[in-house]
Amino acid sequence: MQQVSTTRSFGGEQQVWRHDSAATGTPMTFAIYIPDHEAGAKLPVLWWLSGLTCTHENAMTKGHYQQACAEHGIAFICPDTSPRGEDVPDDETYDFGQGAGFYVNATQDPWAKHFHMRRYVEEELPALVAEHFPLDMERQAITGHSMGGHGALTVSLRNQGRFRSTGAFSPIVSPLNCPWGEKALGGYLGDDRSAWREYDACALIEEGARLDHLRVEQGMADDFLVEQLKTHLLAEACEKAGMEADIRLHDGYDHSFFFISTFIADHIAWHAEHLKA
Ligand SMILES: N[C@@H](CCC(=O)N[C@@H](CSC=O)C(=O)NCC(=O)O)C(=O)O
Repeated sequence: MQQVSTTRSFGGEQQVWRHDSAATGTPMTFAIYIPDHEAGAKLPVLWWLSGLTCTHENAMTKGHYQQACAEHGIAFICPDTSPRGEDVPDDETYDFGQGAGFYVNATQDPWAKHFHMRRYVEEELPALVAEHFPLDMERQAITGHSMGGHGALTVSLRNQGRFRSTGAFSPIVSPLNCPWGEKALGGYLGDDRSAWREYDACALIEEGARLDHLRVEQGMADDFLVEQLKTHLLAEACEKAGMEADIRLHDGYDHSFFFISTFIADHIAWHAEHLKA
């Protein structure tokens, strides 16, 4: 692993690291915020999965999570959203290819060679950070934004018990039922829609997966709400399954980091309650 940068912020270190990934077959970059802590202490972890067009950097520079993480003594990790590089296939649109990995293991050419973001965020990166940083992997939580909200929900639903709490800002709740999801899952996984179900939060809940503590933050002035995000489908799936979900609708807020940064401290405080319980 190679350290790219370390920057002091709110009584902690905001760091960026690069490493060679076996999952993607490329170098990968991630950001990690580590609050100051007592020697020998191990910190609870909050994962942040980012949205379309993002790298590790968007949440780090615009998410405003550092102060709340320092206050609660929580490490915060932002992986990149896809493999990158000249040898990595890409697409000219913003919602497919590099910057749009959708947290799946692609099975279709030419994507299958590098686009294994599920394996990367579920297996490889957790093992790597557990080895190199002072983290308590028994106390993990996960959240994310938009495509990353879809990632947070589906990673947690497939790995029940790993995360003490699961959150999402403006998540894509059912890729099976929106243009972003149909394009990405069709491209990465092929035409057989039954293979998409393990990447669809509503389908996973329908099939029996459950989360103990779920909170969603959704802006009501979000231009993507009606066509892409469809928050009501998650509310309906949870209600049908008898699963509690705190779906918070925020009047006047859009899809941007202005929304995320407004509510991130409150969102982190909620995760902290569960991480410290
Ligand atoms: N730029 C695109 C829209 C892309 C966009 O809004 N990306 C969001 C995530 S959307 C779902 O995953 C984002 O976080 N962008 C990065 C940022 O720093 O704001 C377009 O051309 O419409």
